[in-house]
Amino acid sequence: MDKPTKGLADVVAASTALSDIDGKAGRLFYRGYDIHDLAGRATFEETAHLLQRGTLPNRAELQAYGDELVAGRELGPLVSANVAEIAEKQKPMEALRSLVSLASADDPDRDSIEPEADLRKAARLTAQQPLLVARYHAARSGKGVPESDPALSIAGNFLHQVTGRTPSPREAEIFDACLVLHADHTMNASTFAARVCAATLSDMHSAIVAAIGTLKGPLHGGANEQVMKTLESISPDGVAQTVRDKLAAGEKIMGFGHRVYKTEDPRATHLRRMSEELSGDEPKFYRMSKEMEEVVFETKGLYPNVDFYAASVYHYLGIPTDLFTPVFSISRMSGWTAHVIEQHADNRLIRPDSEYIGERDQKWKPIDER
Ligand SMILES: CC(=O)SCCNC(=O)CCNC(=O)[C@H](O)C(C)(C)COP(=O)(O)OP(=O)(O)OC[C@H]1O[C@@H](n2cnc3c(N)ncnc32)[C@H](O)[C@@H]1OP(=O)(O)O
Ligand SMILES: O=C([O-])CC(=O)C(=O)O
Repeated sequence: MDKPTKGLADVVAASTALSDIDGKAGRLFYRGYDIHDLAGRATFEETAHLLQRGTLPNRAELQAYGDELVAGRELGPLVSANVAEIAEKQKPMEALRSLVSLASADDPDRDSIEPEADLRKAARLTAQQPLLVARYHAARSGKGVPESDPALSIAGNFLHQVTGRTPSPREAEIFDACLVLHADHTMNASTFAARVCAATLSDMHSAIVAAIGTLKGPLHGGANEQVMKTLESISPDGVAQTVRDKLAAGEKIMGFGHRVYKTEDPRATHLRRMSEELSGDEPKFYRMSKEMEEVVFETKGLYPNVDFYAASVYHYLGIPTDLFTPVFSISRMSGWTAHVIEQHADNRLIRPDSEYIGERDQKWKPIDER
């Protein structure tokens, strides 16, 4: 039997037409479109259509899909009845895991895995996720959520609902591009989790719950929140020393390193620029991030990943730090759901093997002899 590859590094676990990475060149493509061509040009709604429905939409398609997304901006009775108690007891990613699970009971397509049902659920989940985050945040803050504005995009409406103020057009544009940049990323851990679940012919909500639980960890989506906490915990004069000390102590610096990219993550290029642009009157976190980047590269040769500059960008946009990973899930919902659709369309159970390393030939002893 073959030795397992720890962490399944370089193991091809699925075929996909959704996204592709060239880790050496630092390039990312969604259905053949370079991320550099999409970011800042395609809206998140167009990107979600590309992933879930296969093409960049024409005007009529975008109108129809956009209408579906706006109609999906509502929460069912079970979710609405429980959001306050969940907000009291659970942290944001735990809460989202619970709320998405409850949302399946409110969904008219429930556990159907028919292709049309999957498409409808993909749109509804994409529309609901920002609202779930906003409702959660409002419930724990003891405030109401501003009404959804159908004239606003997913990005603009989310910023409006979470910060309580209408974002400037440029802020909405930047946040929209952030959602585009985070939408899909080949066989990352949360997408893999979703596909494993979907491959048992389980339903889309179950697969998404698995994905949310997987995104939550600090080695994956949870890193963006940790980056902000690191920036907030260091004095601006002590960046280089703190980073060197942490590395010398064998600690990982959150927001750096990547399983696939051996050079700069192309998403980080955009996020760095956005962070600089938004840093205006509060340059501290952008400057500290730049310095951290330089020291980590000098000391360890590691590049920032998508989570690194996303942290200061979200901070500058007024998003509370513990909602950074939920924001990631708002975007990645478009990719996860597209992967579930793809998995259901051409399925085989995902069931790898394992290498047994435990005891053998144990002799049974009755309980009193153990
Ligand atoms: C959206 C995303 O999921 S992007 C990733 C978000 N996660 C993070 O930012 C957390 C920090 N980064 C990491 O933990 C890793 O780089 C991962 C999880 C992203 C990739 O992990 P792997 O491919 O398994 O690499 P692994 O953790 O084995 O690291 C390889 C080597 O680089 C070092 N390394 C990797 N990342 C870092 C880091 N951020 N800080 C310090 N050292 C690091 C490891 O210590 C290891 O060194 P060693 O060979 O001397 O033991
Ligand atoms: O691909 C990965 O392993 C992690 C990542 O960058 C992502 O999910 O966006």
